[in-house]
Amino acid sequence: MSRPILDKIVSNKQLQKKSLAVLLDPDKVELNSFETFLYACAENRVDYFLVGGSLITKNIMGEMIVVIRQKTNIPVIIFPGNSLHIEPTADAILLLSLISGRNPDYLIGQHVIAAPLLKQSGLEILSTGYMLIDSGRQTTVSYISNTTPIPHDKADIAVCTAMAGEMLGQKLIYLDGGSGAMYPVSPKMIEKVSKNVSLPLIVGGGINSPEKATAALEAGADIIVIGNAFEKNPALLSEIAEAVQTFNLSIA
Ligand SMILES: CC(C)=CCC/C(C)=C/CC/C(C)=C/CC/C(C)=C/COP(=O)(O)OP(=O)(O)O
Ligand SMILES: O=P(O)(O)OC[C@@H](O)CO
Ligand SMILES: [Mg+2]
Repeated sequence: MSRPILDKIVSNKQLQKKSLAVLLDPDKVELNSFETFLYACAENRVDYFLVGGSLITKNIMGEMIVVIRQKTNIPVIIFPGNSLHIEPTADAILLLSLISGRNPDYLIGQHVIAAPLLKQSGLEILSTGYMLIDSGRQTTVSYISNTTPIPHDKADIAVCTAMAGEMLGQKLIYLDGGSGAMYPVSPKMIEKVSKNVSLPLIVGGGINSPEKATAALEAGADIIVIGNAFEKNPALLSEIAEAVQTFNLSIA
């Protein structure tokens, strides 16, 4: 089975090339300003769009993807909160197993429900060990999933969880402080996890400045995900994209 997106992520990791993913929340997208933002993403060489949310009340993922395809060539990856969040017109889906939690529904239950639809969808499946890290306050995802995040300063728990995810056959690890996190996953935790697993590492939650983006990349994140910061201030996009490109030039 072809898996172009995963292959690209793995080869970028081998080349030490970092990527920027923009989280588009269907409930927060303003269709008026959406097109302008999409052009800015293309101009600033955004690598991926993640589309999704813990709780989605508007059924507009399909429409959003039509507009994204008209304005950009950036791949679209669904970032689902549950088994209802499947949109076959995307390129891929992060099939998250919430391995930091102990809620069987988010470890395997939703996946059993979704499996036949996912198979029919033709979406590229990106099997992802999804880890929530405490970030100063309860986030939507920890509330909705009814799981306790890994304590912010317990890097060893994060390392062992990521190692177990890798041994269980996950293809990516996602360290998430949760959308709108008060502070991002610590560079120390990112560094320890990246040294102990060889899977590509996605890091998100609370990255809202070029400095925090660079700190995550230096610590070993392969893909950084940013949502809230761009919703609040779209002008930050060029600054953070520049930080990613500067990092990539520094290792080229
Ligand atoms: C089987 C399928 C199709 C999916 C698996 C679903 C699982 C296990 C999800 C893990 C738990 C979860 C609820 C993840 C949601 C992650 C996500 C899309 C976060 C985006 O941020 P929000 O949590 O929506 O933050 P805001 O409060 O800022 O909107
Ligand atoms: O919205 P922010 O805080 O950038 O978080 C992005 C993403 O990692 C959330 O799941
Ligand atoms: Mg949301």
